[in-house]
Amino acid sequence: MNKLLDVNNVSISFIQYTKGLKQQNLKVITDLTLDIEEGEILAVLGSSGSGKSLLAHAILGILPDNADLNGEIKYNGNVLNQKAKEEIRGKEISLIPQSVNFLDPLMKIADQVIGECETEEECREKQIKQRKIFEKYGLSEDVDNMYPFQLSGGMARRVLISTALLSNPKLIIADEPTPGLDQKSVKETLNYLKQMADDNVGVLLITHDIYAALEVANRICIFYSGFVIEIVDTKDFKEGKNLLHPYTQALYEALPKNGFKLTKGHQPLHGEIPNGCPYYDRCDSPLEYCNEKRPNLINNIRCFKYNQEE
Ligand SMILES: Nc1ncnc2c1ncn2[C@@H]1O[C@H](COP(=O)(O)OP(=O)(O)OP(=O)(O)O)[C@@H](O)[C@H]1O
Ligand code: NI
Repeated sequence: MNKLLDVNNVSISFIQYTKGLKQQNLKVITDLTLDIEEGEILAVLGSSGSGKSLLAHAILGILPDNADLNGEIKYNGNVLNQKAKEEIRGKEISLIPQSVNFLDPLMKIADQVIGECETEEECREKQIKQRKIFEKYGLSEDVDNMYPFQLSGGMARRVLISTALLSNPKLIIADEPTPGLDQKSVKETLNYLKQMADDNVGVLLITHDIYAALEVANRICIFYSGFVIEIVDTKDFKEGKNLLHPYTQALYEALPKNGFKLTKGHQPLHGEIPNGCPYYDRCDSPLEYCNEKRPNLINNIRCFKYNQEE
């Protein structure tokens, strides 16, 4: 069976000009591989600045001009080039954006959610659908005529979710849908994602919130300095079972129920990533070549201790 989304060895870098107009290539995502099936929620868990939004933008074809994208992104078995991305974004693949600033402050809510229509009939159909989805998400008719500043944070989030659903997407990319929300709205938002998955939509949940990931995801893809270091089943993570990478284990031990055990050090930033394993500096038991050679992601784990491919 074809995967809904298949991301293979994707790297993203930026060309930057430093003093004296020297060109510098800043690699933000390296060799990223992941996949999503229909009806599955895959969480990409990574700290701030680790390249999560860029991954979303790469799939949608909205990277900034100075970004250089390599690797392969397939949707339903077909390679997505820029043209194909433009054709299916906002239709088969929808984004729930990270910031409510994606809403146009000067436009009434219903108008911007519905967007442009080619015929009056299309407009009417979209209006009916918009109202239906808004109703489902507890957005009353008053909301249609409001401006974004009149919405609470939770309402704005629900508007973004409704907008993403208007086109009946097969894949939803939710970029940090929970920060800034109160507990109740967080639960609500996560439940909406679950409902989407129950309707057989694939969901890529981008988050730095480990609890959000544990709450709804089927699998968690763990990001470290722009590398996927391990992909685990959520069930295993909850039970602390089969966690192979030392960073995954450290994340597990930092959970409150495990006593908040913190590890020393920080993730190397782009530009200071070593030639070998990105986790080398923090690893307790590296092998002798771990600081020289870079491990690949093999069988969902990027560590020489498990993949001794000399
Ligand atoms: N246009 C750009 N030019 C140069 N570097 C950029 C550009 N856009 C992003 N970056 C770099 O890419 C890195 C990753 O950005 P991204 O927004 O994907 O992070 P993120 O994981 O989504 O973080 P957050 O959790 O804060 O949303 C940033 O640290 C930034 O340095
Ligand atoms: Ni982001």
